[in-house]
Amino acid sequence: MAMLGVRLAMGRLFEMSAGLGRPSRTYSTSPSFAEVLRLPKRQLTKLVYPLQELEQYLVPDSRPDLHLRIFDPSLEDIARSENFFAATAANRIEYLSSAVRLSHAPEFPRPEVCFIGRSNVGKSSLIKALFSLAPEVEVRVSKKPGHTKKMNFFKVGKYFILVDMPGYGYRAPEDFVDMVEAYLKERRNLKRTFLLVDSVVGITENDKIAVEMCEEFALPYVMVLTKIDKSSKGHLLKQILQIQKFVNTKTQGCFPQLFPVSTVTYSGIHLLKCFIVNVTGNLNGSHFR
Ligand SMILES: Nc1nc2c(ncn2[C@@H]2O[C@H](COP(=O)(O)OP(=O)(O)OP(=O)(O)O)[C@@H](O)[C@H]2O)c(=O)[nH]1
Ligand SMILES: [Mg+2]
Repeated sequence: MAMLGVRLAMGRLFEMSAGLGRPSRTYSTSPSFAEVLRLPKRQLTKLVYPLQELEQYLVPDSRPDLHLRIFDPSLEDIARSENFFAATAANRIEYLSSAVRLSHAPEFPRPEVCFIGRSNVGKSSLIKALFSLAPEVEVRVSKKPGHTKKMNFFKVGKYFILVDMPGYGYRAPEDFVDMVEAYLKERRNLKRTFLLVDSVVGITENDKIAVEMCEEFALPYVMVLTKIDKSSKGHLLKQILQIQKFVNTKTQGCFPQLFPVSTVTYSGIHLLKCFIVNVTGNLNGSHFR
């Protein structure tokens, strides 16, 4: 698709409205990983490797559709990754700045990852959950869609940056297209884009436009399925299989493994932290050994 097509598509992302999410509570602290390691095996699997737990409910024939273990770190790797997200005097985790255009983005030469998705999908909540071991960092979430209006940059120690983006769809900021398109296309230190999809709703037309844009810009991106606490196991499994099929058949640049998460139960959050540490080139370094 030509660049003009992408711009039009992005415009549609801005115009189209997304469904409203129900208000719900998010916890400000997650279980520490030492506590997690003491859980009975089944509970631990559900919390740390949610796809693996769901796998047992699949009929054998559908298994080839699910790429469950491409990124399959050990509990030791996950425990080590937790340290990157724990604020200490030596590892400062802080809000850096906000920007409405790329030229205002902070010049901080570190690997960066960003979180995109429709308004209300749970981007800010996810960042807040990732920062549960840095509770002094303020990440604003709201049950009203369209809450985040700027690109918000957060520094994680001297290792990497997380960027919370405004949502597309309902109540997106007016300059959404210019802001986000330019960022995604030109941000040189952007290592991975996390495209959040609501696991209750599945992939919407807006999400398909965002996928098209990621493909067009040849971005390495990853699909994160949010709010998995809200569905029954059966519904969640059905959605995951459908989304997996979409990723397998309609995308090139999307990482084939899905990352289901809940910021209420913290399911999938530890694994996602480890993945971020990995894609920013920090998992095999000498830090926190
Ligand atoms: N049940 C449940 N609710 C969630 C979860 N994650 C987010 N929410 C709720 O979804 C609503 C929207 O969350 P936000 O994190 O503000 O969404 P956002 O994607 O940042 O939205 P915008 O900034 O408007 O683009 C809030 O009411 C959250 O409490 C989750 O994992 N489970
Ligand atoms: Mg937000």
